[in-house]
Amino acid sequence: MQKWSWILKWVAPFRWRILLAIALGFFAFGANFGLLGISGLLISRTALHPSTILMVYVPLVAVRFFGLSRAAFRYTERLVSHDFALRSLVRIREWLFETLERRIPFQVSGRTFGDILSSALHDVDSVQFLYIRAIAPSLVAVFAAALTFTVLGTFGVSIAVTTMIGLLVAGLLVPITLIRYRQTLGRRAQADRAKVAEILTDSVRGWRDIKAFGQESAFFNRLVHLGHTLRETDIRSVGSQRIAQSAFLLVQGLTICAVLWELSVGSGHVQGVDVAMVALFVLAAFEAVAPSFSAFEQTGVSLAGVDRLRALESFPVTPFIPGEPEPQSGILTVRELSFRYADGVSPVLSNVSFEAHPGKKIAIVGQSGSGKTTLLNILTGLFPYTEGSIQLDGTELASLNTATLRSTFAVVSQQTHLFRGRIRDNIALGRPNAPLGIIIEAAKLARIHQRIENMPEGYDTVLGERGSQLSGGERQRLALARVLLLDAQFLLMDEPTGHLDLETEREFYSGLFESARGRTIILVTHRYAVMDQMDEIIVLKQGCVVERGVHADLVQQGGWYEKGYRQYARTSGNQRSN
Ligand SMILES: Nc1ncnc2c1ncn2[C@@H]1O[C@H](COP(=O)(O)OP(=O)(O)OP(=O)(O)O)[C@@H](O)[C@H]1O
Repeated sequence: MQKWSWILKWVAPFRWRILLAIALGFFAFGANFGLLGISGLLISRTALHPSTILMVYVPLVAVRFFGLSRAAFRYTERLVSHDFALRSLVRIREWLFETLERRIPFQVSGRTFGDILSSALHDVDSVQFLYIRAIAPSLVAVFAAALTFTVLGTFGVSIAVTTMIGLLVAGLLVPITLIRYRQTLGRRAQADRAKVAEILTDSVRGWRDIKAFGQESAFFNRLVHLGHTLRETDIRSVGSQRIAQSAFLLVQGLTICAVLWELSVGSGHVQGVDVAMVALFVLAAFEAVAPSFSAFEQTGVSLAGVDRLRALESFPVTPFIPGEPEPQSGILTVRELSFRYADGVSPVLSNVSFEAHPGKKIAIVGQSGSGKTTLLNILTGLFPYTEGSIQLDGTELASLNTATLRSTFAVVSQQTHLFRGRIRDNIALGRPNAPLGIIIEAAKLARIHQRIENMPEGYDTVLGERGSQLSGGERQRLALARVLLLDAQFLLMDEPTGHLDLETEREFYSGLFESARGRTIILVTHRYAVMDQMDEIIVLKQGCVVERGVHADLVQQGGWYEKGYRQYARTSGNQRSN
């Protein structure tokens, strides 16, 4: 029931258009019904060679009226219903965008964001078709059945009842039986299609590794095998649709035969000249239930889609507090911070405390999965925290408005995304109206200015997909220019040099430290290249702070940090000597 109220929420503002579309659909059916029936009457009367034209004059006019109005009603009905469906589609898409935007980044049952997004877009489209293919035709069918019963009832109740039975069998029994069968096939096909999508995504993302390990034919064969299975399922599915159509025609034919038989045994009060008209009325009545098969099928697909869409609302929300940005330049105090992604799961952070003073450089290190990125995400307000406190100059972070948070904390993430477009627009992502002079200033600080100047069109050079013409180091320096442009007090860095060589990494950090004077840097990393320049290093293990201090002290302690550092020094020594 909640599902339907969710659907009604989107269609309610268009109720008058919906009523109009249903009325037009009903009139279109009525015109076809009248056209066929009255045509039968006209042919019969003409065959009897009427003595005067007046005998056929009224049916002639009626046929002309129904013939012309049928097309007009059908056209207008399609126009109104598609107009309404597209308007509601816009609203549902807006809702989808807001819902997802407020819930990034999330990770639910291993599903990735791309996976959720593509299935959600498909589901939104299927909700749109729910009205056009299911709700409207079903309502029109109900009114059409009432009209059929009333008209045929005037020729005899048994004729009307027989026709109703035929309509119920063709419009309910046949489609429900076949839908059940097709649902089983559909589930199988859906699972196979998901596997195909998985293999394709894997192949595109991992083509280098597939080639390097000589696995092309293995991937290809799996795809071919799934393709065969899918083809078989599709053939069965299409075959069952043909059976449904044949069954529909059979029921229609049998109903007409049954009505003709009733007329021949004298049931009802029909004159000989009206027999063709009654038979054609019965034939026309089936037009109302012809869409029932696709209506049932669409209802199943759309309701499953509605379930998935509504489930998006249960994902955790990134808080949004409205307001103007207020400049912050103070001390960040994290006290006893604990965090878990969902109730009942183990905490990712437990009792983490530290202080960050203006101009200080803090490194957060620890093994993979120890909660470093989570901590940065909490600081930027992406995940709401409930245990412990985070204060900026004594004000709780959770009570700062979102604009202040965004202007106070700037982030360089592990993998910066560069958008297709001009370099200057990519740098000015957080300040779209920034003048070119300021953009250049930020690029100089990030030591990427010269490289940009050397490009064919300088700052107007259009970057390809994900900045493909730039190296990893250049992309990260562009990302640095992006955050330096924001003038934020805190620079949060999540493994910004993950895939840079030692030399480029050092170059990146010297650019960063020089340009970020006076700002606070919180650096999450697995690498130890600039640890000796950090004011404090915090070591996390399974969400807990296990060691803290400066580099020189930590290497003396002989703990986790010291082990990691020795290992790093060995590897980087090897790299240098290579
Ligand atoms: N959005 C999420 N939803 C649920 N669990 C998550 C989410 N993000 C991370 N986790 C889990 O929280 C734990 C800490 O992850 P986090 O990314 O913070 O670790 P990390 O120390 O940054 O790891 P790495 O060094 O590998 O980047 C991991 O077990 C991870 O699986």
